[in-house]
Amino acid sequence: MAQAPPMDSTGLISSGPKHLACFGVPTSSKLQWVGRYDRISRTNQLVARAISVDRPQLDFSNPDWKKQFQEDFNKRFSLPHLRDVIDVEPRPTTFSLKSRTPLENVNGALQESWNGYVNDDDRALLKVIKFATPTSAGADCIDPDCSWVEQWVHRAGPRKQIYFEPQYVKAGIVTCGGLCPGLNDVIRQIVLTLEKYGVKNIVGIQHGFRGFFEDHLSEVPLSRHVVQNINLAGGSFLGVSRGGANISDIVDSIQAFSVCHIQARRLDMLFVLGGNGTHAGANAIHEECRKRKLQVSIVCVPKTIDNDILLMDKTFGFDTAVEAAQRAINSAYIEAHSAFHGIGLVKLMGRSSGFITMHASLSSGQVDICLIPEVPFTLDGPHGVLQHLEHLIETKGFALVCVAEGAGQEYLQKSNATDASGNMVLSDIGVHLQQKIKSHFKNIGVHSDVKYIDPTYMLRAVRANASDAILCTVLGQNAVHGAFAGFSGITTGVCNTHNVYLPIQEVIKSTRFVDPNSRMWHRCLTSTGQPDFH
Ligand SMILES: Nc1ncnc2c1ncn2[C@@H]1O[C@H](COP(=O)(O)OP(=O)(O)OP(=O)(O)O)[C@@H](O)[C@H]1O
Ligand SMILES: O=P(O)(O)OC[C@H]1O[C@](O)(CO)[C@@H](O)[C@@H]1O
Ligand SMILES: [Mg+2]
Repeated sequence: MAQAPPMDSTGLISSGPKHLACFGVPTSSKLQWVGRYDRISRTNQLVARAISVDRPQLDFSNPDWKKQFQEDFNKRFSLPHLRDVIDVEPRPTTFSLKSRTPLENVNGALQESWNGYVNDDDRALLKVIKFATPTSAGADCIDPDCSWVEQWVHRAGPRKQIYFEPQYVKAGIVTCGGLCPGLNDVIRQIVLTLEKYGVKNIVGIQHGFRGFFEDHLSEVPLSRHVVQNINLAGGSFLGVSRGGANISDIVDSIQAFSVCHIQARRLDMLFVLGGNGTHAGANAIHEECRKRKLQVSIVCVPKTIDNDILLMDKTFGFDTAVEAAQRAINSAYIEAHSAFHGIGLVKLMGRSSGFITMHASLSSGQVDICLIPEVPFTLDGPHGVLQHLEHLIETKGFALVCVAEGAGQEYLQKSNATDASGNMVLSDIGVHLQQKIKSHFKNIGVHSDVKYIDPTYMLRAVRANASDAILCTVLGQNAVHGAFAGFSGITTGVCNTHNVYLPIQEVIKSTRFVDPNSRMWHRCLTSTGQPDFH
């Protein structure tokens, strides 16, 4: 089993000794890994920074500031393309859903006259609310007057011109990070769509980035036949893993550069399914391919039950995870309600973002106290969680608490341990709360019966629900269209209900957090009836 690549204090990860031994490059050679997103955040300050991330310094007294902003925005959101670094000619697409339309003569070549294509100049609006003031709920303003500025991003979908000859394409798919409902649906859709273009050589890379260079992890040939029913089960057909992202080795392998331990794959397209970390890795792979001027498209599909990818309405698997959380919350409710002075406590996933906990609390309607990483809370004292629990026991006889795993970490001993990918290993807030509640009620001489449920992995090991399955279908297909259109270093998602492509660079600038000023968080507070715990 390979070791996780060493990470230095700046978050750069060295290319590792095996690579150095093979190529004899100086040991100081390091690859720039992007990874600027925050792994953990608990304060509103960080939330605010995430929202206003990377805006240019603008002088609002300059009448041209909007123009300047938009120019900068368009530059940032323009999609990296193979043409930027290599000379490559487009050809008419092989993707068409109509097999017997009349052919039309376009510049001397016979083409199908099918109008199902997306134009490269099609755009979708990234922001659709005109906030009147910066104090409006959830306001995300550029200038102090909250002026309306159009922010357009590129529409996803099949193009009329493509940059690869399908019959010679070899495409790879890799799934990284933790599990997420819908991974198999996306794998399946990628394969089906690639075949629709005419690609015959499709392979799965096993167990995340490790599959690129661990000898025993061989490629898995994929076809419609192989993937036909994989969506009927949860998990990843290809396996997942954390750590093991050695960019140089991976690109050597993609480039068919068969040396030492590295298996030559000769990939033309790589579809990378994963969260923030995976996106940072995929972007580093894309940058390295660009540096080497390779005609390889690297396209991501965001995967995370935490829903913490910037700019997107929601990521696949999130809906299913929220739904799966209902069973745990409902059981905790039944237990708490039936016990004498019962207190149900449910801990849900969400390392740095409280989306699952907020949405699960909202949808259950049974939760009295919802605790998320973005909103600090006190436990003790007159405004603390324990005092409110006392009040709930007194007034309604039972209570239900739903807490995100990343919440209240300031109350726990930090281990400073990280997982193989460099993510902080969190201390258990659920166990801590359980103990605090028990000892509090004991100290005040009031009976309590605490029932703690930790459904952690049950949320994400399930099969995608219907709405996620549709989302996976759209995302998987669009990923393939993006690669054939010649884009690389992009990811695909849903912004304001529209399907778009975004440069990976833009979505890894920060983790996406619940905005404590948003209507959704306020709705959650209205629903639980909880006070401010500070
Ligand atoms: N900053 C980074 N730069 C390059 N690669 C990274 C970076 N962070 C993580 N990776 C690599 O990306 C892969 C997945 O990362 P990670 O385990 O953090 O999961 P993730 O994609 O963030 O998904 P999840 O939502 O499950 O955490 C790992 O192989 C890891 O080594
Ligand atoms: O135990 P694992 O596989 O590292 O995954 C746990 C993590 O996965 C996530 O759900 C993200 O995928 C986090 O919320 C959680 O901390
Ligand atoms: Mg991660």
